[in-house]
Amino acid sequence: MSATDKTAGRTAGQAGGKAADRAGTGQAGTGQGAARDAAPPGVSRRRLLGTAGAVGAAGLVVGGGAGAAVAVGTRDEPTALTTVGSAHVPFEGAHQAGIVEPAQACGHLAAFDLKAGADRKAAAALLRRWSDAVRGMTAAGRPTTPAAYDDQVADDAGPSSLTVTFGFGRSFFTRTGLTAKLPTALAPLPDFPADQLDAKRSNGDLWVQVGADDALVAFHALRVLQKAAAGSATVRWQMNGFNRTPGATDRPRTARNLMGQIDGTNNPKPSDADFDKRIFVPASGSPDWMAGGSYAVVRRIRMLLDTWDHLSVAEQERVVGRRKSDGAPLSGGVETTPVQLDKINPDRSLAIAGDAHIRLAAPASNSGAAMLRRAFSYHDGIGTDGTPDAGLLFVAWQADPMTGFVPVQRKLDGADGLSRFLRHEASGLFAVPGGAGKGEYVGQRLLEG
Ligand SMILES: C=CC1=C(C)c2cc3[nH]c(cc4nc(cc5[nH]c(cc1n2)c(C)c5CCC(=O)O)C(CCC(=O)O)=C4C)c(C)c3C=C
Ligand SMILES: [Fe+2]
Repeated sequence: MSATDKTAGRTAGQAGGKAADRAGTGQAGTGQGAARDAAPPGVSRRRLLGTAGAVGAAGLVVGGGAGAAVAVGTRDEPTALTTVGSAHVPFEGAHQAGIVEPAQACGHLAAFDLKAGADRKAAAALLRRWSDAVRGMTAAGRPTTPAAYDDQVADDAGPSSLTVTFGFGRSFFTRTGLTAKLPTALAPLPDFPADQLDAKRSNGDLWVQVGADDALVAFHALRVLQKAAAGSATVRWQMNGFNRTPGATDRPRTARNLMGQIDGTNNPKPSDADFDKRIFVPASGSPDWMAGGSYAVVRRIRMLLDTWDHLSVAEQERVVGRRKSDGAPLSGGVETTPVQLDKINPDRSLAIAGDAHIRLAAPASNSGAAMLRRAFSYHDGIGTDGTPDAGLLFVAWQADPMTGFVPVQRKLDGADGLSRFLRHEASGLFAVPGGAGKGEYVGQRLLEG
C-alpha cells in the first residue's frame, strides 16, 4: 500500500459528516487513533522488526531466529515507512488543514510581523512562497522542500501528518492598506479582568500553526517558513507544544492535558448537523474572502501545577465536573454520556458543582456558544517562581469569536473553579481563510481580490 493509499484509509476512517474532507477532532472513537494506531497493512514485517528497538529485537529472536535479525540489519533495500511517517493530510481543500484533524504529537505556533516597507505585494509573494513550500512538504510520498530552504532535517521521514495553517491578525490589514477588507469578527478580544497578558507574546500580523506527528518534521516545516519569510517578515513570538504520540495508547483515546484530565470530549463533532455552521464562515459569509475560513483564538494558559497537585483527586474532579480516570461526567455514565447539569445527588447537592468548569463552559450555560478546541500542551522548563512553566496552548476555532470563545471566557474568567489554577499569559485572534485550491496560495482572495 502506498503512502497515499494509507492516507485515503485514514481520511475515510475519520470522515464523520459534512466537514469531512479531512475530519476527526481528537475525540475517542473518531478514528484518529484507528488510522494512526492500526497495524500498517503495507508495512513489511521486516520494517516493523527493524524499527522496534530493543524490544523488537528480542521479539525477533523469539519469532524469527537470530538469522532473520542479521538479514534485517544488512539488507540495503528501501523499506516502507510506518503509518506514522507516511500519513499525510492534503494541503488543498475547502478549509485549511489543521482545524478538523486531530491535533498532532508536535506543534509550533508562531506569529510573524511584516518588516517595515513590506506592502501588500510583498505579503502576497510571501503567502505564495509559504503555500508552495507547504504544498511540497505535506505531499504524499517523499516531501519536497524548495532547495533554497532545505536543511535536510526531515529527509528520512514522511509527511507525518504535517499540517500548516495560516492566519491574519488585525494589524496585518493596517500594515498592508487592506482595512476595507478587515472582518468585523476580527475586533480585538475584550479585556478579561483575570488576564495577565504579555503583549510581546500576543497577536501579530501573521500567524502560523504547524503540527506533525514527528518532532523533526514539525521543526523543519517551521524553519522552512522562517527562511522563506526572510526579507519580508520576522518572528514575533513562537510557542512549542506537544500531545501524546500516536500509537501510545491501547486504543483511540481522547487526549489528556498536563493536569491529567481527559480534555476534548465535548468538542463539536464533524458529524453534528451544525458543525460547519459553528466552525466555518459560510460561502455567503462576510467578508467574501473568508468563505470557508474560521477564526482562531490562541491563548497561552499557564497551569499552576504545584497548587493543583495539592488537591485530592476528588477535589480535582469536582473542579472540572468529570472523573479523572475516564472522563465520565459526575452526573453519571461513561465519557461520552451527555452531561446532566440538573442532576441532584442523594444528599441534595448538585452532581456537577455550581462552579464546575464544564457547567460554566457548556453551550447550555452560554446561549449555545460553542467552539472547537484543538490544543497542544507546552512545557518551557521551570519559571522564575520555581514552578513548572507549563500549561496549554489553547486554540479555539469558530465561525465568529462573539458566538464562540468570547461569551464562554466572559463566564469562566476568574469564576469557574478551574480558573484558580490557571493564568492566561498570552492571547491572539486570527482570521484563517479557507483552503487553497490547485495552484492557489492561502489568502489569495484577500490579497488579489
Ligand atoms: C473559553 C473557553 C475555554 C477555556 C479558556 C478553557 C480552558 C481550559 N479547559 C481545560 C480543561 C477542560 N475543559 C473541558 C471542557 C470544556 N472547556 C471549554 C472551554 C474552555 N476551556 C468548553 C466549551 C468545554 C466543553 C464543555 C461542555 O460542553 O461540556 C474539559 C472536560 C472535557 C471536555 O469536554 O473537553 C476539561 C478537562 C483546561 C485545563 C483549560 C486551561 C488550561
Ligand atoms: Fe475547558
